[in-house]
Amino acid sequence: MHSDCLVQAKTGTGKTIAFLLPALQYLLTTQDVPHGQVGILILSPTRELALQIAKECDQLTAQLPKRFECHTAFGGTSRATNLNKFMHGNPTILAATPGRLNDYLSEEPIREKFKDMRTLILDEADTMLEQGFLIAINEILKRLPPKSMGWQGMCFSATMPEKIRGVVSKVLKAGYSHITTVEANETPTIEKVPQYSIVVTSVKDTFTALLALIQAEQKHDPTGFKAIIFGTTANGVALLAALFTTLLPGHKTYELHSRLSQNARTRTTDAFKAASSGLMFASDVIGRGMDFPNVGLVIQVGLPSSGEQYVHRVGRTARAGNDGRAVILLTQAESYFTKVNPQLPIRPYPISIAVSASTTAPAVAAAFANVDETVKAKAYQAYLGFNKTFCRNLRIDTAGLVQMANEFADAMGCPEPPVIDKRVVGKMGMKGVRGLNVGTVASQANPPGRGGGGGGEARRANPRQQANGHGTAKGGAKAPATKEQIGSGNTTSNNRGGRRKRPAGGLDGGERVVKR
Ligand SMILES: Nc1ncnc2c1ncn2[C@@H]1O[C@H](COP(=O)(O)OP(=O)(O)OP(=O)(O)O)[C@@H](O)[C@H]1O
Repeated sequence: MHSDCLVQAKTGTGKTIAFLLPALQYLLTTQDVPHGQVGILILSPTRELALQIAKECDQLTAQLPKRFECHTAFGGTSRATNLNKFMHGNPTILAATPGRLNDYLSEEPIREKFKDMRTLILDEADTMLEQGFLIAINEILKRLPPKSMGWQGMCFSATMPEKIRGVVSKVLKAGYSHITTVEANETPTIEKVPQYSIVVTSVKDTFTALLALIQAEQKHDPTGFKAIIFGTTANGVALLAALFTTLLPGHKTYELHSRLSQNARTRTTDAFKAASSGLMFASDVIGRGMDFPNVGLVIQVGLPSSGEQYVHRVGRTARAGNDGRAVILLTQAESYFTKVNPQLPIRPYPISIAVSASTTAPAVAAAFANVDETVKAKAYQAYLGFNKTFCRNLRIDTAGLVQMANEFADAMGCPEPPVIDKRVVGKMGMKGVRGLNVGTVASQANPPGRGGGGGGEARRANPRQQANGHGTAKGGAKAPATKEQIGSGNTTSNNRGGRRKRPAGGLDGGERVVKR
């Protein structure tokens, strides 16, 4: 029960309990961890998952004669309050995200509290050991007691790409046990989840197709229709949530991504966990590990960051033996995704939604008229930034990327492409690319974490260079107030000052809003 182990089991099959039980059992059957010392440290890629693991741990230990305290450490919460509880409490167990934990471990008195650590667990280990997180994990390992002190390492995930074998040795000692319930050539997703793809000609058709798809899928579960719709970026998700809140007033809609405050994220997570129905529009902050009971459908709009991330997103449905369905909605250019991932059992959607999609066009256009221009402008910038990383796979150059983004803007009902601050264009390496509506976006105090938000006055730099852009959008709404770093993946408050590439799963990174 105390050997180092690499464990793979499909999504929703109970890995959390599978790592908590042996770790707790070891604590109970060996010498007590001194008061105030951390006995079990669990690292997860997102704040929501750290909180969920802590709650599951509390449920497990609630029956014990001697209560174990499980503390959490993750960004977006008051560092002082949490640290005070941690230093004065008895955090036998700690569930943390790497950013905040590294921040803690930079202080000697806090490092002292880990010197008797018995077990280190990496949940979603493949993403924790990928380049996005690896720097932070290495930093943490340097500050924890050395492996020679004998602490147990456990790495858990539903996906274990070969490449992580080379890095698990940082956490698992040679001769570790490799436990898997997934056969080598077995599809990594839950067999009984039918997985479909819908390919639309252009991004212009995405919104009408998504509405038609939701309407078609709702027929499978008219009373308890509970679905998660994944977008590719935080601002893209904010746009979808704003649009579908108007389009589907009969459904409760939820929005969850890294540009919301942590309080809002936690409240929304709890509400959707408890909900019997509703539509959750989310980024990958809940793409892995998150357990929302009775989700019957997962829709992915646009490209997942990897085949593994696709698997984890699908794993938000069909949990604990329940049924589920999954559909991915791609443009023709993005459809290579299913071809390069033949291990995924994705089939064409069984019915044509083209007709119903064409009938939804007027409703979508009318709904977009109610979506704030700032929300559209931010989604447009994020679309450019995200898809720029896939230009090669999409077989387009930057001019082709701008053309796609301008089709996206057209679909949102923008009279012309939203203004993009010239510095953002520079950072994206797209200076002088035809079709961009480059301007100067005056910054205005609009602290990150408040989705949407008013904006400053945008002015065009050089009318000749513009595709007839203009500074303010229809209805007086202003262009975006702040400059977003696109695709840079800077973390939020977890990462104090350092710059970190966006973790592979696009998890707690998100665009960082840069104030000028
Ligand atoms: N033995 C069990 N009997 C019934 N339900 C269980 C059992 N073990 C776990 N569960 C429930 O199954 C659900 C999924 O468990 P868990 O979230 O640990 O899955 P997971 O394997 O970690 O999934 P993921 O790969 O998405 O992280 C949870 O609601 C959990 O409470």
